[in-house]
Parts: sequence; structure tokens; C-alpha cells
Amino acid sequence: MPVTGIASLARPDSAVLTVALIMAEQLQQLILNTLNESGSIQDTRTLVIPGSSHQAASNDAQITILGALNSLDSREMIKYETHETLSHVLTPEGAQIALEGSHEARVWAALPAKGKGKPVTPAELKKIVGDETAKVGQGRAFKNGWIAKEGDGLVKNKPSIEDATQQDMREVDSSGTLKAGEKALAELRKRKLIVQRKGQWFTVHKGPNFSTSIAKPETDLSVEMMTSGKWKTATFKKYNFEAEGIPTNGGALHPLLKVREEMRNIFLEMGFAEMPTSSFVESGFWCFDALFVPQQHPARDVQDTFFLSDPAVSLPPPKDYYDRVSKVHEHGGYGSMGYRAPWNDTESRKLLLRTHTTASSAKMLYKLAARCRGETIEGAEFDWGGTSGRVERKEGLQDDGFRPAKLFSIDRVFRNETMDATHLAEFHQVEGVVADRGLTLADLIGFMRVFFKKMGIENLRFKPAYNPYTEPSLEIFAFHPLLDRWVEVGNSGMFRPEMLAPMGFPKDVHVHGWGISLERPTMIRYGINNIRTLVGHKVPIENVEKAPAVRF
Ligand SMILES: N[C@@H](Cc1ccccc1)C(=O)O
Repeated sequence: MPVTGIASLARPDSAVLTVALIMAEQLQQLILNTLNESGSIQDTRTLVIPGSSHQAASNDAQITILGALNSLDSREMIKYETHETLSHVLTPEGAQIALEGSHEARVWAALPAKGKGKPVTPAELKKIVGDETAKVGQGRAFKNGWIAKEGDGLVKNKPSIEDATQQDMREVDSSGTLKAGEKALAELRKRKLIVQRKGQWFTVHKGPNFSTSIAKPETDLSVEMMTSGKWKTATFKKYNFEAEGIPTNGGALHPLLKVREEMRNIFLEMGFAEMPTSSFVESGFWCFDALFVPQQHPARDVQDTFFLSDPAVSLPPPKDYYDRVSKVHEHGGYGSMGYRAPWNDTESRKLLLRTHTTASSAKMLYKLAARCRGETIEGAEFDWGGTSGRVERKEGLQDDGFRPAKLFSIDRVFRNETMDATHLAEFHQVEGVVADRGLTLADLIGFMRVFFKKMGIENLRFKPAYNPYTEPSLEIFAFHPLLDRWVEVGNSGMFRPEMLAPMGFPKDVHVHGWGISLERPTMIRYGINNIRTLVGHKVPIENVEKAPAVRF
């Protein structure tokens, strides 16, 4: 029984394997001998393989034969033509059926004959033939009338059966098709037992240098050949200028990097400047306090945040600003009554892995406001991006040092979360802030619509939400046509005066900001439903190499 493909691995007696094992030279010799006897080979699928009475009809055998033909052809010992065919091969399940019988036959075989031996209970059957076979096979075996119930158990209902599925599998395996025809093949394809495969076969004729003895051609011209004069009579192997080179291994960009680059381009095109976000480690002050996150907030718990143990304490933040921040927390100010809870310096100085890139935004906004405070500080000279695009400007306004800014960043954040298919302890945030005089919530919503439209998402919904540092706050939902539901894509809001005023911004300067996940749109773009396929040690490298570029 010749078995191709997968099945051949399990059947070392198969002809294909025999073909593969014949030394390439033996196969070449066989082709030459056959040509010598018959003048030509009309169809290489009829070649008789030595040591086996089977035909070399399978695709794998033809591939091996092609290698031999090419080798003989390069020496012009033969000529050949290629013919294409469509044939079928077994899937792993089909191959198993070819070997062990169909699920229903395996169920039948596991049962005692009626009246002989103890009936097998369904639970026992599962143990004998496995869950899958027991599940699929029982139903079909009943339907075929092969098995019957006896008490709580099952017994054979027929002394012998004909396993048509197994026979079909064996027929496809040996011939690549079924005599029963296309309808039967289509049925097996639907059951995922066989798949179509393109194949080829060849017609072979004698070439100008035909001979039944294979002289091994020389591949190198050596010093020895030149001095002895042997080069004059030697036959040299022809160069194969058509041979394809070995594919070179190049680097490949990870899908996250591709999506990141596309988003980056959208921001740059919209006149945004990129914030420096290289500090993964921040202090409680910049990550939370500067953002008016109360010191008792649950996000500041070890359950949610990774704290550093060495060093555990940050350098002190700028003194005056620190005092204004602690004051607004404890006692309020700028129209706020604050949290009225005692200020804790230790909490503020704790070092942690930033839980959001809003820590970087806060630092940047503090630098942006330096001119309003009349200070020159390091980092304040920065390309702050184009203006928000608002046209009404108050003319004749006294210069209070403010200049508008549009900033974005895409970088990593860390959260002490339980990991599952969609959550990791670290991920990327796409963050941004826009600062200008008189910005309103409408500017934020308008920005979101423009930004997401550039990513090909036009259906957006906004839902009121809560952040300690923004009021109002909006969660952004996008309609996902594949999932057929609304998915949360971001969080945003207008920064509170309790955050902006201590930095020194004039009252009429408003700032809106947002945070969007990078992983979620990437998973949607590439149809990935487990985050571990995207990040971590289980990422299949081929996926990364083959992932297409993204264009929003
Ligand atoms: N920091 C918020 C996102 C956000 C940024 C800026 C303003 C409002 C919300 C988050 O991590 O979800």
C-alpha cells in the first residue's frame, strides 16, 4: 500500500519512502535503463520502483523524480516535459483513518461481540479509544447499525463491518483520487479528511548525450587536471544559471512596530511633536501626585503598581512645584477644595514602573509652563508641535509666556495585572496632549474623530467616565465590524485645573489628553486573538517575518 505525505511517516513500508530512500543515483540509473528499454517514458507516474511493486504515482515521488530528471537534463542525457495535475492528499486525521480505521470502526472494534463478554460503558469506551473517537464514532456506528446497547453498555451488533471511509482514505492515499469521482472527493474534503494538492508528472525522452552509464561530471577545474592534461577530455558539469539562491535571512519588523510607525506618521502629519518617554521608572509624584491622583487611590496599591525596592526613593521634585502640588491635594486652591487628607511625602517619593505615559505628559506640561512661570529650565526649549488649529485667538493679549503645544508618545507602561489572553503586565500606550487657550470638549471629540478616521475607523462613541486628573472624562468606543460590537479603544479627558494651575498655566489655557492601547488595534489589524502570539517568548517568528505592512 503506497502511502503519501503524512501517512508515510507512520508507514515505513510505503513506496514513497522507498523512492525517497533510493539513492538519487539509483533513480537516475532506473530512468536511463527504462529509456534504454522503452525508448521513452510517457508518464513518470508509471515508473516501477525497484524493491517494490508499486507505482510512483504520489506527488512526493514525482518531486524526487524531478530532482533526478534535472540532474540528467543538465548533462543533456535526457529531455523532459512537465504536466500539471490536481490530486488529493490525506490530512493528519485522514492519515490516521487510513492506518487505524474510521472513528466508528475503532469504536466497533473496541466492543465485545453480542452475548460474549461484558458490554463496554461509554466511560470505558472513552478510555479505550480516546474522547474524540468515542464522541464522533459512537453516533456514526449506531447510525450504521454496527453497535447496539446492552444494559448500560455497548456491544457489537455485526460480526464484521466494511469500513468504507478507511478504504476511501487508502485509495486517495495510493492514487491521489477516488474512482467514485468528484462528488465523493468533495464530501471527503468537506469532512477535512483530504485536501487538494497541485502535482506534476513528466514525459521523458533521450537527450543528445544519452547513455546508460552515468559518468560523474567534474565540478572543479583543479591544478592536478591542468598539469596532467586530464582537463582536455574531462566532462564538466554545466553551470545552472537558473538555480535560485538560498533565501537570505533578513530582519523583520514586529507587527507592533509597524502599527506604531503608522500611528506615529498620523501624529506627525497632524503637526504633533514626539515626547521623550525613555524613563520607564518614575516617582509616585510624577506618575500620580502631579496628576492630582489622591495618595489613597487604589491604583497606587502594590496590587496594581510595581514598586522598586532598590533604589526605592526618588530624588526630590522641584521644590516650589512640589509644595503647590501637595497643597492642592491637602487643602485645595484654584477653586478646588482638595482631598483634605494628610499629605505623605514617602508616598510621593516612591519609585515605580510607570503605570501610564501620562507621567511623561505631566513632566512635559510642567516644562511647557516654565515660560509662564518665568523660569528657564532644562528641556523647556523643545519643538512643541503645531498649534491646536483653533482660529479664534484673543488679539492684544498680554504675553504671559504661554505657547500652544501638541504632543504625543507611544511607549511601554507596566501594571501589576493577572495575565491572560488579552492582558499582559506591560503594554504600550499611545498618549497625547493638546494645550491651547480656550480648548473645549468639542476640540477633544473633534480630534478623536479626525485621528481615528485616519486609521480607517469612522464609527465612534463617547461615554462619560472618571479619571482623577480629567473632568470631563470620556471613554472612546469604536465599532468593530468583525466582532460586530463596540470595543473600548481609549480613555481621554480635559485636564483638571488642580493639575494645570500648580504647573503655572494661565487660567484660559486648557489641555486635553488621551491614552489609547497599541496592542488592541494591532491584534485587530492582524486578526490575532491571543496576546501571547504578539508579545513574549511564544511569538512565532514566521508570523513576524510574514506579517504584512499596515496602512490605515
Ligand atoms: N492615563 C489614562 C489615559 C488618559 C490620558 C490623558 C487623559 C485622560 C486619560 C490611562 O492610562 O488610561
